[in-house]
Amino acid sequence: MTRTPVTVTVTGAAGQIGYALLFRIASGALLGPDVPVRLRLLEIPQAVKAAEGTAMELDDCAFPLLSGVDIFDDATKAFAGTNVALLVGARPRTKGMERGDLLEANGGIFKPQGEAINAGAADDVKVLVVGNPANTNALIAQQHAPDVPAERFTAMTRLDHNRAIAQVAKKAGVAVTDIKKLTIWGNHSATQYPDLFHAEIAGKNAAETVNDRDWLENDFIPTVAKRGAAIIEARGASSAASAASAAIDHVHTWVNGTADGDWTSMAVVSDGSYGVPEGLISSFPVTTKDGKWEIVQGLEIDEFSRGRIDASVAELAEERDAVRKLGLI
Ligand SMILES: NC(=O)C1=CN([C@@H]2O[C@H](COP(=O)(O)OP(=O)(O)OC[C@H]3O[C@@H](n4cnc5c(N)ncnc54)[C@H](O)[C@@H]3O)[C@@H](O)[C@H]2O)C=CC1
Ligand SMILES: O=C([O-])CC(=O)C(=O)O
Repeated sequence: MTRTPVTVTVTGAAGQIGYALLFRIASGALLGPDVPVRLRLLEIPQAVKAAEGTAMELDDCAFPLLSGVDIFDDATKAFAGTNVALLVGARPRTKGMERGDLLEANGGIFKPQGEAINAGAADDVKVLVVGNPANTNALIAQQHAPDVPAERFTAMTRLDHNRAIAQVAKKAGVAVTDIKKLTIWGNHSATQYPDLFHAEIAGKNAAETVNDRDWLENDFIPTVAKRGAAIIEARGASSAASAASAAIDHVHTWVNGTADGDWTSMAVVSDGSYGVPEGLISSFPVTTKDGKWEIVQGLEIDEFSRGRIDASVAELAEERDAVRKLGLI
């Protein structure tokens, strides 16, 4: 039986994450080895030609699961009928740009994209925002899509999650697959809180197993939180293949479910859990099943973790207030 292709829209398709992402989507890594995909690429007019070049290469791979590629410079057309929307394209911070300028420039991108998703996406649309500032861009898009359930808008902290797993595995001398229940709380920014107190290494509490508070506070947390900047410093360009890989993981887990005895990190709309103000798009420990996510409940939060979570959430609230002041939400 031939399945109907799933429509996946990728914005910023000609960018560096786009280049690392599209081939993996087309190969079946996003949705599974038996799910055909139809790609819709959105770019700004100046980058359409480059996107066409990428589409030529996609053709040249002869991916059995790829049933077509269309390129647009118009959001309404790009999101028509989309089932999975990956919002990667964003305005990077340039020299002399203040935070407010960055929020405003991105508001100009994510407001019309939210409206376009509202107008024409499929009823089951799932949205992942990768473009920075990811949590607040997701909030802007979500606020302009009133007919789409709010829980369908998510932002990416899976790269931070994967980075944290790699750091702990290295410290403990174990395989990455031995690390479970890791959580990134808050914003995808340097204030994020990678939490080892609820994580496990081979079934035992991770913080206790590592038993090195100095490393946890002064090495692990800052290394994970500032990893994006360290990559830019080393590579001369921001993380691209790892970001694309995390985007694949995020959607794959959302669609296919978390494993028993584990959870993932996703920035999702808060219902007030763990004192995070309702409506903010904040990273939480999340389980997924049947294409739906749920925030893990009942974790005990000690004073140290409370302070870290509150600081990152305060930054999210500031960003929300700033975009509200700019009339973007
Ligand atoms: N959440 C996360 O963990 C991570 C987020 N990022 C963010 O992802 C974003 C993309 O990164 P890169 O691919 O490296 O950047 P890039 O600059 O190589 O590509 C961005 C692409 O977006 C396009 N674009 C700009 N405005 C657009 C619009 N309105 N519609 C459609 N396309 C548009 C540009 O033409 C460009 O081709 C950046 O904001 C970056 O900061 C990067 C790494 C990790
Ligand atoms: O800062 C950036 O543009 C890249 C980024 O988000 C990350 O690597 O986590």
